[in-house]
Amino acid sequence: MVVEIKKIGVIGSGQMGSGIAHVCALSGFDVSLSDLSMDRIESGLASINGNLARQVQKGQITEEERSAALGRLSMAQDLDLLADVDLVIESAVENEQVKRKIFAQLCPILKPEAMLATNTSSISITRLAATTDRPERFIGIHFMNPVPLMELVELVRGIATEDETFEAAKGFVKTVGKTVAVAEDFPAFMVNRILLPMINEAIYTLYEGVGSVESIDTAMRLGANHPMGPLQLADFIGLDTCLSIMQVLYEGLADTKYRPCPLLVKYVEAGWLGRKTHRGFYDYRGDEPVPTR
Ligand SMILES: CC(=O)CC(=O)SCCNC(=O)CCNC(=O)[C@H](O)C(C)(C)COP(=O)(O)OP(=O)(O)OC[C@H]1O[C@@H](n2cnc3c(N)ncnc32)[C@H](O)[C@@H]1OP(=O)(O)O
Ligand SMILES: NC(=O)C1=CN([C@@H]2O[C@H](COP(=O)(O)OP(=O)(O)OC[C@H]3O[C@@H](n4cnc5c(N)ncnc54)[C@H](OP(=O)(O)O)[C@@H]3O)[C@@H](O)[C@H]2O)C=CC1
Repeated sequence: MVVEIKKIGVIGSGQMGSGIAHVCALSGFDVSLSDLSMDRIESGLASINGNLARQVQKGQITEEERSAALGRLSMAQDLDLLADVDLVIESAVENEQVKRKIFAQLCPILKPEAMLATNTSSISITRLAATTDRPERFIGIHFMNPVPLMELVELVRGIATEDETFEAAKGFVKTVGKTVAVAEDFPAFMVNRILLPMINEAIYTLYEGVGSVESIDTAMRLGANHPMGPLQLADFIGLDTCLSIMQVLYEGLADTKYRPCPLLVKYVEAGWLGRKTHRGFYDYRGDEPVPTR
């Protein structure tokens, strides 16, 4: 039996978790936001507040809608506070062990009929579901970055996901105003199966000296009408997330064409993860982003 979704728990208050909490609260759901520390949760709430204010300023929502959304958001560092949620959306770091540990901690706390979803970019839904006590109520609900602006959500069923779960997830995505694309549960699903090899190829283009950071991004912005250059987009996504997705593709499809570029590995090893650490292919610490190569 699948429950009616009214209360949502979001695990991970980084750029995606806070974006997901933002759109859920704005759409009328009560949202409990969880992360490893109150600092993390508070910074997630601060970015939600800023993005809601920006939407008010642009006339996309009213001040009343903004304050009502903020009133639906609560902090839940202690996972026990999620005992009565109807749906959990996990959006922690793109690391399978971390995600498995979160689900192992959550399952004994959640009510039996609660649904579990993951916002993973690439990891097997079937494999993650199998580590829980509810594979039939487990599904991939994959939002795009930045969540308040991007229309698409990829829905990914694990082999055990029941029809009722799929239908409830589809209805939820519609309620938050997004458009569903259904992907089969194979490495990196659809968007990242296509997008990340392109980003990885852009990094190879830099690594082999074919172009500079600036010329590569200019080439794709003006030559292919991309809103962001591939290296700018990599910094926006997070270079750690980009590397994790390439590793999932490389291991999952066993094809050398998915081998992550050594230069991407080097940036991640340096802790230069892009916007979220203020340095990646660009240095964001000044007024304007400056290429780091
Ligand atoms: C990795 C995965 O698993 C899957 C993925 O997400 S793959 C990545 C998918 N996302 C993309 O490809 C994003 C490509 N980039 C874009 O579409 C655009 O650059 C963008 C929508 C992000 C920004 O739009 P833009 O008009 O080009 O830039 P910008 O003027 O800075 O932003 C316009 C508005 O968008 C909003 N915005 C921009 N960045 C935002 C963010 N990070 N969060 C929320 N809102 C944001 C703001 O409302 C901004 O309004 P202001 O002008 O008041 O600042
Ligand atoms: N970035 C993108 O463009 C997109 C990412 N995704 C997916 O969304 C998920 C999150 O990505 P993103 O928001 O970019 O990542 P971020 O690094 O911005 O945020 C991840 C958050 O999860 C926290 N975290 C780590 N471990 C735990 C844990 N055990 N319990 C609770 N919180 C934890 C991190 O804390 P700390 O920093 O202290 O480790 C951080 O606050 C990933 O699975 C990613 O693949 C999906 C679509 C787009």
